[in-house]
Amino acid sequence: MELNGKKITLHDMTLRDGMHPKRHLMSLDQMKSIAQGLDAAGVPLIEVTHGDGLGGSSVNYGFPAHTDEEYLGAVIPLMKQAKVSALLLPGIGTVDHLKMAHGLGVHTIRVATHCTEADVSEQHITMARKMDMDTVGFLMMAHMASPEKLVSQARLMESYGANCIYVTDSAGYLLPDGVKERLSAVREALKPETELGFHGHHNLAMGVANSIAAIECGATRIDAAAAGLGAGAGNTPMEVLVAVLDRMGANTGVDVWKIQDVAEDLVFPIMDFPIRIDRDALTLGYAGVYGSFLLFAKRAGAKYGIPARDILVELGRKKMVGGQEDMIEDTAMTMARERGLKID
Ligand SMILES: C[C@H](O)CC(=O)C(=O)O
Ligand SMILES: [Mn+2]
Repeated sequence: MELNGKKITLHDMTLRDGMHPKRHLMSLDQMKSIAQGLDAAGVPLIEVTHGDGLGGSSVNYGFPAHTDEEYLGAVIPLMKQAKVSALLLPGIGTVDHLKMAHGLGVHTIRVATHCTEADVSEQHITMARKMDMDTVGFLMMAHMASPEKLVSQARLMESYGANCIYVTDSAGYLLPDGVKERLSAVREALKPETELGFHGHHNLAMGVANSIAAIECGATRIDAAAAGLGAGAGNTPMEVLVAVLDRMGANTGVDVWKIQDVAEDLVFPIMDFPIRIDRDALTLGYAGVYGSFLLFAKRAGAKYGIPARDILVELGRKKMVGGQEDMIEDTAMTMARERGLKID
């Protein structure tokens, strides 16, 4: 496919989805230097918050090194051209968090719900639009909904005022055909002026291919992270996507060499472990499990003597979704009991 100068907005996830493998412990200096590198490379939109969005700081999701206010307040004034976005999951983030983010200069708010629960996004989307923010509806775990179901949920978010709808492959489970079916159905159903976006995870090594499939079906915003720093095997690697889109003739505004240097010199060195498709990350994609469950399953596995992979397969079988993090330890404990292991 030749993209003939088509404008694609790349949205960086390094400083938000990348918070999951960092256990939300990025320092302000790390955030600032990576954000400045992304800005200088021409990335137009950068997401900054706790991995689980505004208000994510909690026993359930993990305590960050700094508050959302501190991260946003440190990054936003440094940006020369990039805009900053924040994620908000209703029930974790509140309308007060949204007002705080707006007050700090956040340009784009992404209101995220499980792919069948769009109705809980109404007050946050409505409020964001009232404040004249770029407002995105973000449908997570999209592999769990049929194209028809996604259409109905996307329509709801659009009716509340979202000007862009995302199909989010939180588990990195979708293959290009599954992406195409979903994106095409949603594109056809929404108003032509409503933008479409795609957020991929690389658990089955499909991040780039799925992003291209999404663009073929009308997506104009694509998420990616430098060096792939994100949950599971990471997000679509930004520097690879930029190179591929450049070869295809798209106009991303991102410099092919500068983004490579950000990935190599700034992001790779701060990884606590290499972000790669190891057996556990691969299992997330294979079994359709929420990406941010990975470290929870590893911790529970170590505590109860059960391989993380077995726990992940069980979470996939139970169709567990974001928000059920507290059930992971419970699942591991039950499996340990069933296997006759000693529980302290
Ligand atoms: C809260 C999640 O990390 C949002 C996301 O990036 C996804 O569902 O994928
Ligand atoms: Mn993600």
